[in-house]
Amino acid sequence: MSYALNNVNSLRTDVILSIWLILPAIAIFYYWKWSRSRTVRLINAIPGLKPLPLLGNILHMDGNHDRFFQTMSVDWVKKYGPIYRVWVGLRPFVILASPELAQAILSSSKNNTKTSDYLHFNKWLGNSVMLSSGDHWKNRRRIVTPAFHFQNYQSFIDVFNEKSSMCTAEFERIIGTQGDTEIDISRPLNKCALNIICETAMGQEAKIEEEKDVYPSNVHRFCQLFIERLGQPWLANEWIYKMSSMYRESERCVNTLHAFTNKITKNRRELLERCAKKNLDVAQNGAIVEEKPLSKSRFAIVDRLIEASNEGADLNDSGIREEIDTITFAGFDTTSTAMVWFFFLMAKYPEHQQLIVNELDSVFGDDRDRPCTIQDISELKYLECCIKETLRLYPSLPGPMRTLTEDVELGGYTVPAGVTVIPAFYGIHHNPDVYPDPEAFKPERFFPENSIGRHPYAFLPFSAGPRNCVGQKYAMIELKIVFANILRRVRFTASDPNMSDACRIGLVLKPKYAIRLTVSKRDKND
Ligand code: HEM
Repeated sequence: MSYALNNVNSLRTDVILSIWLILPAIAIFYYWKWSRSRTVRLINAIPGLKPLPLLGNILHMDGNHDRFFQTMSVDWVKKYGPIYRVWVGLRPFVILASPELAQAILSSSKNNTKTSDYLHFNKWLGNSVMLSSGDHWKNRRRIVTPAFHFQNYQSFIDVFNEKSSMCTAEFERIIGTQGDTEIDISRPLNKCALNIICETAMGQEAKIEEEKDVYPSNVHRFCQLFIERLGQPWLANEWIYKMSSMYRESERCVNTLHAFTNKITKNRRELLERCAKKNLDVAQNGAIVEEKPLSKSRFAIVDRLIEASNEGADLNDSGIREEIDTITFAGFDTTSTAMVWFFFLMAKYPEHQQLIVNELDSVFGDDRDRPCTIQDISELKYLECCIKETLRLYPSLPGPMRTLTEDVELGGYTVPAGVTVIPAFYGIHHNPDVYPDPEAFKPERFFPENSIGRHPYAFLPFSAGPRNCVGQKYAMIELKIVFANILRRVRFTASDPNMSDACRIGLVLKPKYAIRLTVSKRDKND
């Protein structure tokens, strides 16, 4: 009996030992085979840092470092050229930092498929225009685009004026109670951008004060989780990811974000139905004001989607929610971040702030209350150059990720199908061959006479090609109106002109440290 038991035990030990020896042997064999595959050979022909076995270049990429973006997009471009590769574990990324290389990808109708990493966003944004590809994307893009038609801009402009005046009043209230004072400018600007997008997209602003914090903080956390997941390649597997605490946290964020848009769109639908029944008009902040046809009311993007759906477009209720969530996200985080960087630069370069104020005085005289009109917007040319220079230095989206659907020749290298390429907007905008003295704030780069001959893919804050930003014009007008209204009444100064411009690693290029600026009232004769 004991002899038989010993035999069983020794057999079990042998089996376990064999598994321990065979499994690594199989893994080594596959790794050896993979390292000789065509994809790996082609990728390693592209210049880049020497990868470590299994880890690739993970140890070279310090996401906590203040110069992370400069290292990836400037230092390595200088060292390896405008096309280089990095390995994150066993996954290669090919970075493209010249206008010509970016054009090869962005102008192609074939290689505009988003990488599977963006699936992280599906839970929240579904299969919306921003995430989908192929015919589904074409259909959604066709439905969403008319919402940004010229005829809807007067409604948008009214909202931009109204909400930025509220934001100015908030700065003035702070100055009124605390005198000239240093504040973190992101909170009032976040609130302004959120009010604008909620009202233009869904016809209602976020009413309750705490909702205004809940939405940005959940958007922020959800995007952070996306980056954290990207840095842990094993979590790319949905099955493993679903067992992680990160998954549970992202579910909580999504539920909160859905509840937010559900509530506001539901209110809008009910209001539209009530008004349609009584043939009343919907005016500011959802109040029913006077009897006139619904068509004359202030337009909201959701109305266009509901209309398209009623006219038989392939868009049901959850499709409408997906697009509204997407537009709210795309239109909020990008613009609020651009606002923060703009005032950061205004405080850092007061001479440019003064030039903008001079321009505002020449357009508005000493009227600091008049809302901006379409005519004013076209006259604010120096302000426009400053906005463009802000977006050049700090493009809200530093670079999208695309999966190649076929082999592509890029810069003399064959990049194989299936690989992730990143047209690096930040890298192109900071490339000295494209923009001499790239770290300097020089709005005059965008004067018409200085833009002659610039490559059409040299300035990419809104991307380019068939998948460019649908809200580009909306965003530029929004930023102009917000800045024109605030800068007519408030001055921004920095106690430390050398304050850090370190960027936080993330989907949207945000400042790593809070931007604290002194706000003061602009005098009549300033
Ligand atoms: C400063 C503000 C903005 C910047 C810098 C910006 C930038 C971008 C960029 C770079 C893309 C391409 C993303 C990619 O290829 O992965 C994009 C796409 C998009 N943007 Fe914007 N955006 C801004 C504001 C807005 C606004 C205000 C809206 C809507 C109200 C909007 C709606 C969209 C949508 C729906 C897409 C997806 C288009 C598609 O895939 O076909 N964006 N944006």
